[in-house]
Amino acid sequence: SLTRSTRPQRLLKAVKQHATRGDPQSVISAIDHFCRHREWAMNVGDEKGCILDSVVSELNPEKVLELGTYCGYSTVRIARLLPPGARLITLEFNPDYAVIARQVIAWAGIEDKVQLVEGASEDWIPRMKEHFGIETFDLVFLDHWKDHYLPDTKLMEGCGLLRKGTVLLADNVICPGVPDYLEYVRNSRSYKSCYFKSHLEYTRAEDGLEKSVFLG
Ligand SMILES: Nc1ncnc2c1ncn2[C@@H]1O[C@H](Cn2cc(CNC(=O)c3cc([N+](=O)[O-])cc(O)c3O)nn2)[C@@H](O)[C@H]1O
Ligand SMILES: [Mg+2]
Repeated sequence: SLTRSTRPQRLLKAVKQHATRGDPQSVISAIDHFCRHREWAMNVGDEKGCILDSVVSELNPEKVLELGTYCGYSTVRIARLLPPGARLITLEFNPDYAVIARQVIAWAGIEDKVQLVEGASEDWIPRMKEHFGIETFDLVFLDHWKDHYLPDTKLMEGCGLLRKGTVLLADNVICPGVPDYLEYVRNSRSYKSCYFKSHLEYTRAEDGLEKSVFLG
């Protein structure tokens, strides 16, 4: 076509050129290489990705919700660690990103663990039970619009999607930052929260993940 390709399209091309079909680790490495050496993109990245890996591995979750799929990098990172039968539902608002993410997820060969849903988190969170038969989630990864973290967390509480022990893991709590969300989870008696200091993906700027356990 005459129009310039988009960054997600160039990221997908790099995956198809450098990653092996059915090998999630090679997809992760291909995206990290592309973002470090070609074009920065807002994936959680390799450094924060290792923290994400350790939280997922320790929790061994059956039901995971991801808010903000983007190109599917963290979707692949999480799904590759899930036990058989476990499910990851990922919500993506932007249809152009969803088209790319579906292909990244398929290339990694983990599509049977993942359900990518197009639409806004605020519209889909109230429909998790009737539409997907999900009572509660074991883990929620927040990486979408930063001003949606807090309202969506309150919405998940209100819809009964969090149970004693559900873990919320939030990206970008320093950069771009989510001050209202941080203040809430760190001061609410309903959460035990801790900060994992790291760096903004592919840069030396500070960023980190906040892990908050819902206490019921
Ligand atoms: N309510 C929503 N429901 C479903 N998907 C959503 C919603 N809001 C945004 N998204 C989707 O998340 C994807 C990725 N995304 C994430 C953000 C917010 N994240 C950032 O802006 C960000 C920004 C930087 N940064 O600027 O350095 C670094 C990061 O790690 C980030 O996650 N905006 N779009 C986009 O495709 C968007 O459609
Ligand atoms: Mg992020």
